[in-house]
Amino acid sequence: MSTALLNISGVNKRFGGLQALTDVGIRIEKGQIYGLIGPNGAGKTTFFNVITGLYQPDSGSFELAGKPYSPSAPHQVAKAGIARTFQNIRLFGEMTALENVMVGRHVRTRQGVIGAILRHKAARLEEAAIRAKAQELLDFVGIGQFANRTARYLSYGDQRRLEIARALATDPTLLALDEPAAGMNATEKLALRELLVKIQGAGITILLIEHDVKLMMGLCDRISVLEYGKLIAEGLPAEIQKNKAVIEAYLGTGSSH
Ligand SMILES: Nc1ncnc2c1ncn2[C@@H]1O[C@H](COP(=O)(O)OP(=O)(O)OP(=O)(O)O)[C@@H](O)[C@H]1O
Repeated sequence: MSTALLNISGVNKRFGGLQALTDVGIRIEKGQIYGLIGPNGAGKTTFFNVITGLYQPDSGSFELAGKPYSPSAPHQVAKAGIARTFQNIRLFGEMTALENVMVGRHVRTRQGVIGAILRHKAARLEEAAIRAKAQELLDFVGIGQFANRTARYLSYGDQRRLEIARALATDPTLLALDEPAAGMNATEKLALRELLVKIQGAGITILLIEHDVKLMMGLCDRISVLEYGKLIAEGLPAEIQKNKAVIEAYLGTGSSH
């Protein structure tokens, strides 16, 4: 029996004349930090979008914790236990940090948004619990002191943390992060790295796309490499670093990644 937390195989995705993904698969064990790298346009975000229900694949088999799951809609994927962040920060800029996390939490609540609006007694109690949980998550990612600050006034690094807190609010078993270090300075990257290790320590498996190869090499348990929509390598960071096809893929694009 498979012990993988996430086991995906045979994913194909075509956009008109462009074959964006060809027979792509991934196998992530519980508790791993798993990296997905590759030059610009390799298909990394497309693969994320398929896994999280934003794009419908042309084919593919999907299993989470040994059970088939259907990535047909983002809310179903969240219910199944996968949470994600996006390459471009997608916060509710006019809401407070706390409110942003509370919105994420509603996926896991009984009363849902309607109940919260109607403010039944049960909903009020639940709301208090959501608020407490949201504060706990802000503390966990290190921005608890900014709970009541409007999201768009947070620093860039803190907005990224807030996105992660919001994703964690759905109680995921797998957290998928699309370029979490993009635009961060060296200090913020170091802090992000610490946060990801802390999340892993809390028992959450992480899948991340990241262009900072140095960060990935020091952080990931295993790495897959995509080029032109195909997997060209999979293995330990040390193996990936000296893999000929990977080196050529990166040099070939003239990319600095
Ligand atoms: N919605 C779409 N419609 C048409 N083509 C798309 C769409 N989304 C992605 N593509 C194309 O699919 C290919 C893979 O893009 P994708 O964004 O997945 O790459 P990536 O590896 O995430 O790149 P980057 O590192 O630049 O973010 C690209 O050629 C892109 O132009």
